[in-house]
Amino acid sequence: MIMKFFDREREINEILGILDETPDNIYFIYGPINSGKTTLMMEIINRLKDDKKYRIFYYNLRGVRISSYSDFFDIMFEIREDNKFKQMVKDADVLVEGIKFIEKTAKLFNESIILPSDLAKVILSKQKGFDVFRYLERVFREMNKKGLKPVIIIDELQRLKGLKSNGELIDDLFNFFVRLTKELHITHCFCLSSDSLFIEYVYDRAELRGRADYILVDDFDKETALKFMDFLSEDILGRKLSEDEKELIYSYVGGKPKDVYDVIIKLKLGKELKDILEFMLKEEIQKLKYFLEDVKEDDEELYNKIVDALKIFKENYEIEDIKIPKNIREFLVKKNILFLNPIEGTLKPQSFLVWNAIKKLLNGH
Ligand SMILES: Nc1ncnc2c1ncn2[C@@H]1O[C@H](COP(=O)(O)OP(=O)(O)OP(=O)(O)O)[C@@H](O)[C@H]1O
Repeated sequence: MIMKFFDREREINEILGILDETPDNIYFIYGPINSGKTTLMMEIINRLKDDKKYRIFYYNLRGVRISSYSDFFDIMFEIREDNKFKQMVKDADVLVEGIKFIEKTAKLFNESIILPSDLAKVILSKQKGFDVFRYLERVFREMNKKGLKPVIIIDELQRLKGLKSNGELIDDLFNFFVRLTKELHITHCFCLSSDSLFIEYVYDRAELRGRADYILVDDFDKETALKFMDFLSEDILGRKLSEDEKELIYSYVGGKPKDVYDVIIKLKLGKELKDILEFMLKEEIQKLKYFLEDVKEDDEELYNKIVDALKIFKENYEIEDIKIPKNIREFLVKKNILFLNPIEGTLKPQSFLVWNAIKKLLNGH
């Protein structure tokens, strides 16, 4: 079954508006886990498919192991033996011919840039004083001259976190992005992540003040979530849900697209709504319970502080960030229990399910 896309008109208009202008900023697309960031970018790519001027380079770092600088390049490029290219460059400048080659082979949507191995050898041998970013800059310049608009999208940016030399790579990568946007205005750059602490880290480290902007892709608000339920139930179940059923779903999973989708799929499999929701909640409660147990075993003092912090959410879904001491809030954000919105300065549970689990578990506290 092909997933149908729902709503997000405001975010889509904003991003299409940005793409229509000259590149001038790096954009961080952020929001809680499973809020629909990737799905939104896929929809954007889909809407651009008939517009011949865009060349989109989309890299999803999910599920790839990045332990070195060169792993990152392996993701950006697909290196292939290419005999035609060999013929082309017999006597000519490999780099110049390479640019022509990439222009020719760049499609609307590329997972990675295809590089003939002869060209890769030249680019990757830094001794020749030519590094990958400088080469790509030349490629993008040439594309611009021809009226093409390259777009780079990096999904799951936080995967760069595990890298030993990540500081270095992040500096190089974002210097490159600043050059492509603020300085040369030749390429749109978008980075997606649900890890707002990492986005903040990148922002500070790469000195992006005044050079980057943020677009929030949040879970749906209540009104939109109920409409999303109608949209999915008609499409997947072939029937409408009652108002009571929708309210019940919302009370358990809120407006998180992935959770709402999961509920509807389980309904299709013939399960009872109440059982589905109770099961999902139980799972979340168990996760949180074991997390708290581990913390308690390790450090009782920290455990007490965490319980105090989580207690604030018994009465509120969203609070001001500084209501929880920095080390505790960062710990809970890292553990994906809370979502920090560094722009608004707010904190909330990663999902309604997590919120409900907090309320259930801390009932006696
Ligand atoms: N606009 C939408 N229309 C239809 N379904 C959606 C939409 N947004 C999200 N979904 C559903 O929610 C799921 C999770 O969305 P997605 O993977 O895009 O989230 P994400 O924010 O990129 O996640 P992560 O936090 O892992 O980066 C999708 O697989 C899809 O089922």
